[in-house]
Amino acid sequence: MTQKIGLIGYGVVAKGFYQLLSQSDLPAEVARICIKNTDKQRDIDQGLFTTNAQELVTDPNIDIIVELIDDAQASFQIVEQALNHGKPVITANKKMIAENLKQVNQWHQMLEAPLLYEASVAGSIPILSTLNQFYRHQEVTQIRGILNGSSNYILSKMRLQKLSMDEALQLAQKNGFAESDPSLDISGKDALYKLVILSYHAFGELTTSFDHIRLESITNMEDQFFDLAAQQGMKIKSIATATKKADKIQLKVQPELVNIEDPLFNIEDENNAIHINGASSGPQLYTGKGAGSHPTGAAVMQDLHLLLHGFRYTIRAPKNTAAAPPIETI
Ligand SMILES: NC(=O)C1=CN([C@@H]2O[C@H](COP(=O)(O)OP(=O)(O)OC[C@H]3O[C@@H](n4cnc5c(N)ncnc54)[C@H](OP(=O)(O)O)[C@@H]3O)[C@@H](O)[C@H]2O)C=CC1
Ligand SMILES: N[C@@H](CC=O)C(=O)O
Repeated sequence: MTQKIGLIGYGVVAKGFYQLLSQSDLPAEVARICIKNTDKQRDIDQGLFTTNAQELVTDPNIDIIVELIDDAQASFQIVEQALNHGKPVITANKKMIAENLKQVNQWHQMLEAPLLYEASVAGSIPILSTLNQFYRHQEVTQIRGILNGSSNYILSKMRLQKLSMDEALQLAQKNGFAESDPSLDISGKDALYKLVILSYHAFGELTTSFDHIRLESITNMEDQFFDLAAQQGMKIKSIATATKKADKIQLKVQPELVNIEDPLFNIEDENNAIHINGASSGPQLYTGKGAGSHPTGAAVMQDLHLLLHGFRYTIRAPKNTAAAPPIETI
């Protein structure tokens, strides 16, 4: 039977998902869409839209909620209500997931309705399902990657086309890569949210405070830095790293100099990459578009496919079940 979807949001990612679903043979269709602003022109049937998320969450005819909005607080409320109503939920909201990891972990443990969020980390790269399936039976010792498409795009444009940071950011916004609050991209906070989610899935780490994690923005990049790096055969990249050392997980996000031997050296523009060290498989590199309408919509499509096939995340036993101490910095 065709599953009815309540879609929350109709922005960059939601439109990408809507278009991909319309072209697919998945037995699912969007029945209603909740948005915020009634004065915006929409490119599809106006009759689908409402501004009342409750209508979708409580509607017995809606089977699945796909939440793709840019407001983490509203996202939390909608996701919680939908799960409590027994509706499976797909979301892309990394801020909401990372800032509420303890609650998310309880949802995974206690609720019948599954919650999937592949699109929240590294756009089109199916990394969470890979961690949950391929890496399920081996220890992961390190994850190192480029997790923010906008900042990588900005660094590429500044280095290759000599654009200013503002010019490059405007292009990232025009392409739908940047967050509504782009300071999240520039500061490294968006990459940190993704690293926290990866760390939860790779190590069972329940990060509840970000205070002591090393976080450095790309704000202070100047032309001469790129030139100096190039003279040494290096590039500057914003790198997120989670390392397991003696059962402690160390997290950091910072601009780093990388050389040609580094697997992240050639990752340009809005592409992301995740380099994983698995105890059995050895190192592996996953790359692909980290932002944008259809690439991210494709990750939402994968979640929908997995949901329809009964998939849910299996989280490694979290080490920190009570109020977790801040993660140690490097
Ligand atoms: N852009 C990207 O490449 C990626 C984005 N994400 C994440 O996906 C989510 C959506 O991002 P994106 O599509 O870029 O955002 P956009 O700004 O393009 O769209 C946001 C949408 O959310 C709607 N909205 C905001 N608040 C509410 C609310 N309270 N109730 C109902 N609707 C609301 C807006 O409504 P209205 O149209 O009326 O303004 C709009 O349709 C974010 O969590 C983002 O971090 C994840 C991966 C990649
Ligand atoms: N703003 C984010 C969008 C995807 O998560 C990014 O640039 O990576």
